[in-house]
Amino acid sequence: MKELENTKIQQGKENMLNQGFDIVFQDVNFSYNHNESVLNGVSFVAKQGEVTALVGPSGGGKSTALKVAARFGDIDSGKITIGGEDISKIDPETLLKEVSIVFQDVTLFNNTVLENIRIGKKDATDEEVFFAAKAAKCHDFIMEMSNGYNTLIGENGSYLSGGERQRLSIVRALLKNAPIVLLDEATSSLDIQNETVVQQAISRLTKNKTVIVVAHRMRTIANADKIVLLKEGKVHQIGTHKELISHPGEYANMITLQSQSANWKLS
Ligand SMILES: Nc1ncnc2c1ncn2[C@@H]1O[C@H](COP(=O)(O)OP(=O)(O)OP(=O)(O)O)[C@@H](O)[C@H]1O
Repeated sequence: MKELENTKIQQGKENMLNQGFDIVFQDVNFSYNHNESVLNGVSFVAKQGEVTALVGPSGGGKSTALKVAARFGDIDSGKITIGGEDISKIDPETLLKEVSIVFQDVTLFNNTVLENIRIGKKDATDEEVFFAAKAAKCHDFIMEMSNGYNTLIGENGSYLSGGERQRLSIVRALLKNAPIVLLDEATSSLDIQNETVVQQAISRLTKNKTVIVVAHRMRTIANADKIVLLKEGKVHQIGTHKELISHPGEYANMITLQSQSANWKLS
């Protein structure tokens, strides 16, 4: 029985590899604890090698869509496939091996910086960790900590700022080098200097991957290969920035409104 299970998991993985890593949402419905529907018939394709940006008003279901793609919650109906394989049939551990997750509420452990990064690849050598940190332009700021890579970061990284926590999670994801990147673009906790560095690290992390990003920054949205506008749990518009901006609608309204807001990040 166990053998059969293992074979199925193995086959699942092979299918994922054979058919690439496109992520397809097909008529997905999801509710937290079977309360009100948060995703309502959501369908879109996030292609391998492309950045798909989820945008829309607060509470529209963007973060939830990201979470169900990593199977943090099981959907009520519809289907999500990766490489043609229904994710509900893929062993969660197998699935998570293929996915790098950079969420706002990153999970860090009361351990050293080094070990927190190494979670991305358990058998990574110290040199590999340093290489990833350098690639994410984080090596210098880590070296400035009291004990460098051996600095303890406190319960859930409480000795670090929000921006520093986010940067460590990017290094961890770079080290993991998974073909799928799910990214919740936090901007609030970063100063301008940090933001630029984080953007560079993110570009490196997402190169040639299947990327779904909950996007808040104008540059991320405008550069995305595809934009999916989610509002009240429904897909309202899909297209490139160029396509959507040239049509009257939710997206054009959102961009106009946002560009008038002082908080809008144009960088
Ligand atoms: N863990 C949870 N339990 C119950 N309801 C939740 C939970 N997380 C989110 N929700 C609800 O689901 C809806 C969609 O939330 P979600 O965070 O996915 O939206 P969002 O578009 O990402 O919003 P924002 O831009 O503010 O982050 C909201 O009404 C929210 O209150």
